[in-house]
Amino acid sequence: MSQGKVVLMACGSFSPPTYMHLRMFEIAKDYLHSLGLANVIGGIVSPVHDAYGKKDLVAAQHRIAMLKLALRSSTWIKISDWETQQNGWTRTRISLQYHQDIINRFLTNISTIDDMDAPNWLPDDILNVNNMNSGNSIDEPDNLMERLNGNRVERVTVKLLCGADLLESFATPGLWSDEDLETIVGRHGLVVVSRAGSDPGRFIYESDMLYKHRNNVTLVTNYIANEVSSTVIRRLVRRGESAKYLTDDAVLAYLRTHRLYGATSSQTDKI
Ligand SMILES: Nc1ncnc2c1ncn2[C@@H]1O[C@H](COP(=O)(O)OP(=O)(O)OP(=O)(O)O)[C@@H](O)[C@H]1O
Ligand SMILES: NC(=O)c1ccc[n+]([C@@H]2O[C@H](COP(=O)(O)O)[C@@H](O)[C@H]2O)c1
Ligand SMILES: [Zn+2]
Repeated sequence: MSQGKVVLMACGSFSPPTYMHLRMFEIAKDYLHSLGLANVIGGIVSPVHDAYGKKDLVAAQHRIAMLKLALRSSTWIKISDWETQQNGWTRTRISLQYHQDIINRFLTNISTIDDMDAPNWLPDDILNVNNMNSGNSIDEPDNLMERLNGNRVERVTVKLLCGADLLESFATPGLWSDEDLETIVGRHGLVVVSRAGSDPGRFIYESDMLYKHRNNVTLVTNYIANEVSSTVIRRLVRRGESAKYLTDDAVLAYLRTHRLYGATSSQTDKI
């Protein structure tokens, strides 16, 4: 992997968001930076469309509201509602490509787009093209560069950030097309965070496609593992038990107010 500019994009249900969804971004960014593998200039959470139809998937409006609460202190992780605004479910390849295209189009047309047109998920650094153009980007190979008023601007790659279980879902028959996987792994790249019960290194080794592109797959070991999942939070809420310290207090308050996942507003996350 080159040291190019990278935006990490996580797709999923986020029903509800947990602390691990957010930690995934921090762990991945630190890992890529500490090894000089990439310059992470932003993060995007892309919640899936309601039509995805997964069990306990509450309306996108609620999932987005909870993500906003969970991410209110983040300076670099943004939420994109683009997938949820489409007519139906969008394949991940299409979503990665869309976000990457918009970022790079914004970079190359900076002089003709005023700030009002910038989507709210656009990384802050993209808004300042001068920052983007600093350093040694002039030495990057041509395929990483685009031209801006005669100057070379480094293209941004949007990589898929996921947990090891999502990687392993690549092997579920009929779930992902070979062509999409080839594009996602070959052109965008994957950053995979370890998760209990998964062995991503072995999974990559046993897949010819992933093995071929292994230089574009970064495995990040989460040494501060936490078994929290949306399923766990939904279960606790349904049972009237405390989910405090597994996600942001404001997320818990929101799901109680809106009686999501079988919550009743009288329940409290005992303080
Ligand atoms: N504890 C975790 N460790 C590593 N990755 C995680 C963890 N929890 C979620 N992820 C990742 O977050 C992304 C979004 O996943 P998702 O919305 O399915 O969350 P979840 O907590 O697994 O929810 P659910 O229990 O409903 O499946 C996926 O890439 C998933 O692998
Ligand atoms: N073919 C595809 O592009 C494909 C297949 C299955 C899941 N996905 C995505 O992976 C994510 C999975 O989320 P969950 O882990 O919550 O089921 C969703 O964002 C979904 O859109 C994509
Ligand atoms: Zn999951």
